[in-house]
Amino acid sequence: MTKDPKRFTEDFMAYVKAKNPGEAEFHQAVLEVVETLSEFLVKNPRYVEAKILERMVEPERVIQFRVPWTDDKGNIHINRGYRVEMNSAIGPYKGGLRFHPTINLNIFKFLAFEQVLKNSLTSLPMGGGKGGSDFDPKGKTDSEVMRFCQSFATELARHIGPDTDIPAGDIGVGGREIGFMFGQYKRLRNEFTGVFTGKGIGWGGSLIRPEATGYGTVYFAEEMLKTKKDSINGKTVTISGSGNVAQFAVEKVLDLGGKPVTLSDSGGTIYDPDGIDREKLEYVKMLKNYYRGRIYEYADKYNVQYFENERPWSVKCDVALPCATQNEISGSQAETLLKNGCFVVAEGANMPSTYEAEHKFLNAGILYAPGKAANAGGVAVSGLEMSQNSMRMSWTREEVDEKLKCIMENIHSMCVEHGKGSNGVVNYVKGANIAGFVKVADAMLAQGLV
Ligand SMILES: NC(=O)C1=CN([C@@H]2O[C@H](COP(=O)(O)OP(=O)(O)OC[C@H]3O[C@@H](n4cnc5c(N)ncnc54)[C@H](O)[C@@H]3O)[C@@H](O)[C@H]2O)C=CC1
Ligand SMILES: O=C(O)CCC(=O)C(=O)O
Repeated sequence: MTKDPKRFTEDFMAYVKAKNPGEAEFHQAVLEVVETLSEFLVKNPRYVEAKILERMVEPERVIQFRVPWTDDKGNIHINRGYRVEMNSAIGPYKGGLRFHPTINLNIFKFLAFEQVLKNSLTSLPMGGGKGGSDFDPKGKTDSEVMRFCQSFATELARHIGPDTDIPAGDIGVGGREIGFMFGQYKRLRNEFTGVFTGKGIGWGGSLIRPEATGYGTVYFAEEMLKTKKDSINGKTVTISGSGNVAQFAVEKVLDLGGKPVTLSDSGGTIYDPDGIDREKLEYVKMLKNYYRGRIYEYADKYNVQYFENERPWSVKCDVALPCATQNEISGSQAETLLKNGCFVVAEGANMPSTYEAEHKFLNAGILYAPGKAANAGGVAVSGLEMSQNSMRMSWTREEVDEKLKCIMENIHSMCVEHGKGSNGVVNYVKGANIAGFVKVADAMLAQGLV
């Protein structure tokens, strides 16, 4: 075994690329982890000798299935469904479902791999998984979405369960879709259990779950700022996306006295220099969650600028919260953010920074939090939803929010503990990867070669 961390990374990536050809996002997610872990691993050979990392990049199980459904006109459509059950060393598989036309197995493997380390960071007993479909909910009626979800859940039902695999939402999957899938699961199994999280409040959901990812990301940014005796208060904040995570990130930034100035969707970005206030946020929630409209409608309504096909990263800000999708900040966009004075980046989305962007942020020594740390609040409150379901009780909004805050503070402390360099600068990527890895790796060592 080589003692040279750089060589270790190169050898391991050659192995991963040979076994998983053409899976660019999966390679990227693994590279980020191996690069930051290699020094730790060569000093702790027990993990290397037991091939823990080789086992962690191999899903325990991959399920792929056909999802046939009919549209409102009676036309037949065939989509593809997936569930990647990545790692169950510390608990049942847990992670969201994504419905988006661009997905493929590579995307789900990257997301599931990230999820394993993220779930470990929450300190709750959850393994990692991810899944979804190439179904595009855009432009579909409620009844079409329902028929698709019922067909998807009919196959998925035989692979999941409240103690085996507990899916939740992600891009394109919110309360409406979870409802349709839960309903179908219940009908097939004749049991009412916590098999999905993100359920409605009246039927087993947890208060604060819808808010948790966005709130948690802002709590994490606030924790990072505290280390500089600073806060969100008075800061200009750029946010991408306009879905679940982005909406509640805006809400928490407002609560903490910051000024959110952008939102986006796959069509472009709106820039509101006066700030997206609570009334405008309510409009965005209605526009996106109820009317399922496009973000340019905000620009028309409030007479602000709309940058078609552009992302928010050229807008001057102190804090950037990417909350849309993977690789939405390129290297040159990261440079622009830094040049404009941005000194905090907290990732609400999963892997929104390209490899180049991430290294620009790290080299600049800014407060940069990777998604697996900053956006862990969503899955953490899913874990709390599971606990409440098992106990057949529910906590108040204040109780859940307080637990969420504690979990985000704890993740921040773990990142500092494992990521603080001799110069005092915290590498949150390294901290999150080491802290997340050790818990899973030790469980795998204890459970033998499985
Ligand atoms: N919902 C949750 O609890 C969690 C979500 N995440 C991550 O947060 C991100 C956003 O997810 P949600 O808000 O839940 O989904 P959502 O479906 O509610 O919203 C997604 C947003 O991203 C935008 N978007 C999607 N693809 C895009 C593209 N190619 N270019 C530009 N914009 C695009 C959409 O227009 C929409 O505004 C994803 O990366 C997801 O994996 C992470 C942790 C938990
Ligand atoms: O709440 C969950 O189980 C999953 C959330 C999720 O998909 C994520 O953290 O990326």
